[in-house]
Amino acid sequence: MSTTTDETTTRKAPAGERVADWADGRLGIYGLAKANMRKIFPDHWSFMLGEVSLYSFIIIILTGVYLTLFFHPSMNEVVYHGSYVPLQGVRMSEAFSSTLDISFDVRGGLLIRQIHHWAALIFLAAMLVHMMRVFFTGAFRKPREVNWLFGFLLFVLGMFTGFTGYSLPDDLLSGTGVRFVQGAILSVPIVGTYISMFLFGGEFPGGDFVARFYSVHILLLPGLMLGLVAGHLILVFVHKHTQFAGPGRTEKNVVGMPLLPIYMAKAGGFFFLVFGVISVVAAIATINPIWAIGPYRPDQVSTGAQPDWYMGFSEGLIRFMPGWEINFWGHTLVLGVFIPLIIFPLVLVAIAVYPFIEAWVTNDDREHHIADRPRNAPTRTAFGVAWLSWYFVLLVGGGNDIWATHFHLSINTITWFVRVGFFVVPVVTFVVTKRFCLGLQRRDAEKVLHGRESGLIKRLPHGEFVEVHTPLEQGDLYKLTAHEQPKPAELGPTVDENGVERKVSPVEKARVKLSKSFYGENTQIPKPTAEEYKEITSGHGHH
Ligand code: HEM
Ligand code: HEM
Repeated sequence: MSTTTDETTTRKAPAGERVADWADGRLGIYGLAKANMRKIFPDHWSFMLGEVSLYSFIIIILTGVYLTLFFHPSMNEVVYHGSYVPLQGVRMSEAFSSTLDISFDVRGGLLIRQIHHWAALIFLAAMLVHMMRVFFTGAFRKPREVNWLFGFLLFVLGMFTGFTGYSLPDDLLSGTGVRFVQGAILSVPIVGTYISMFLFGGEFPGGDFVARFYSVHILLLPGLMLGLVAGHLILVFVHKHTQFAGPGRTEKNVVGMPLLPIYMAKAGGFFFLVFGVISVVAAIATINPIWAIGPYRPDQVSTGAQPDWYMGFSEGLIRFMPGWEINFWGHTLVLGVFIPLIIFPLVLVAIAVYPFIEAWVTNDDREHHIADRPRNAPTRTAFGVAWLSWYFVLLVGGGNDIWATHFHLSINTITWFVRVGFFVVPVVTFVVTKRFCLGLQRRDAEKVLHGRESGLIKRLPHGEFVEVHTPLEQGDLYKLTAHEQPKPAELGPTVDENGVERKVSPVEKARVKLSKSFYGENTQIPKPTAEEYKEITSGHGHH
């Protein structure tokens, strides 16, 4: 007769369990999974933007691998004999001809090419919007500054990966773009010509650049990006995700859904959704029809030549610049190109260093895990919107010909608009955004004290009409009042107790000034105090 003990000792574990045991014995997965499977993720729609970046990146890699199977990264000249009749017999590089083959002769080739290209555009857009979400909510503050830098590098590398990919087919449009970059490199004093010779292996375009860009595009940059994405996600895990203020949420806990099964199921579904949407867009909207553009020839330029959107701002910088040229010690300096070339990295570096500048200005060394509502940090929000508006003005400048032809405007008017807008638009958007934020803060304070307007009008016995206000729930009251309202830094006494004058460095003065612009007058509408709230809700207050 078998007993219960016998049963357990003789029972054979199901196959799945045995595989899991086998793997666990060798990889220690169980411990790792047990520690992290129930990790909590807070929920908010804006936290999905990082996910869109991640999924579009995966889609790019998957489709990129397929393209490598058919793309020939060579500038050898061939005569085209593929199935696209209008280009039959035309001389072109192997790169161009193999991209035509991908488009017309490889099964599914055109769709995959279009998915790759659309995913690249969406990837960079998702990164920009994700970055702005992190910016506007202050999620870059301690301890996430390093992760912000990882993200920043991903954004910059993504731009260059996109640019190198765009250049691979060696069509007239992308060749014009490469020529543009080479022109910018040539404007660098002393070393410009050497860098150009080194990059292109001699005179432009030479016979090497497609092969070189290819290694950079499919190996070097994506490899770096993969490492950075892994590091980025590990840091999100280690720091835990920020959350918005709410009942029960503190700087020390995270309220949300467990990673497994809920978050994983949602994330998995979302991946297919992103893939589906990109595929539908790629299936119905043509992108980069290189057959209509033709192969690259250095002696030709196509009209309406445009880079992909993420490079547009750098193109804008050059297009709106006056064509200044000076002679310096017998050398020609092309300032019209060189100055934009200097501003280009500065625009990017401003993003990278922002968290450090803000921490310095606000003298804030504390950890922050509760995300800010943008309105409660008006100076930061206004700065972000000003940066975006400036970026947009430059994008308009980069596409000045397209704006001119589509909206029947003069190209000179657009160029002048961009020249003036470059200086004026960010200032105007800064001021307007700050006013908006203060208005919203005022509205929050009103809501806390007087509740929501219900739209119901009541007539009092003595004839007065009043609108009924519904008091907010406790949770909402908390959300609207949880934020801090720090005081700006002060210079302190400039004379010590013995009457000796203390030297105040200009750096300290600048910091106090900036701190006032962050937290000083006109940046915060005082939160209602508990006394005010009691006074009003106890019926003594005036509605
Ligand atoms: C390949 C590109 C990127 C991928 C795949 C990626 C992915 C993610 C994911 C999945 C999250 C968690 C969910 C979320 O908050 O959206 C996240 C958080 C974060 N990302 Fe990215 N990201 C990328 C680029 C960037 C960029 C360009 C920046 C900023 C310059 C950035 C800064 C951050 C920061 C600071 C967090 C933590 C936010 C928090 O805890 O609230 N990331 N990222
Ligand atoms: C962030 C990463 C990437 C971005 C932003 C990106 C972007 C692009 C773009 C815009 C093109 C031009 C497509 C066109 O013809 O219209 C391209 C071409 C190409 N990409 Fe990528 N790509 C990335 C990663 C990769 C990876 C990882 C691989 C391979 C493993 C790859 C392989 C290719 C190949 C072979 C081409 C040339 C074929 C063609 O133009 O259709 N890409 N890429």
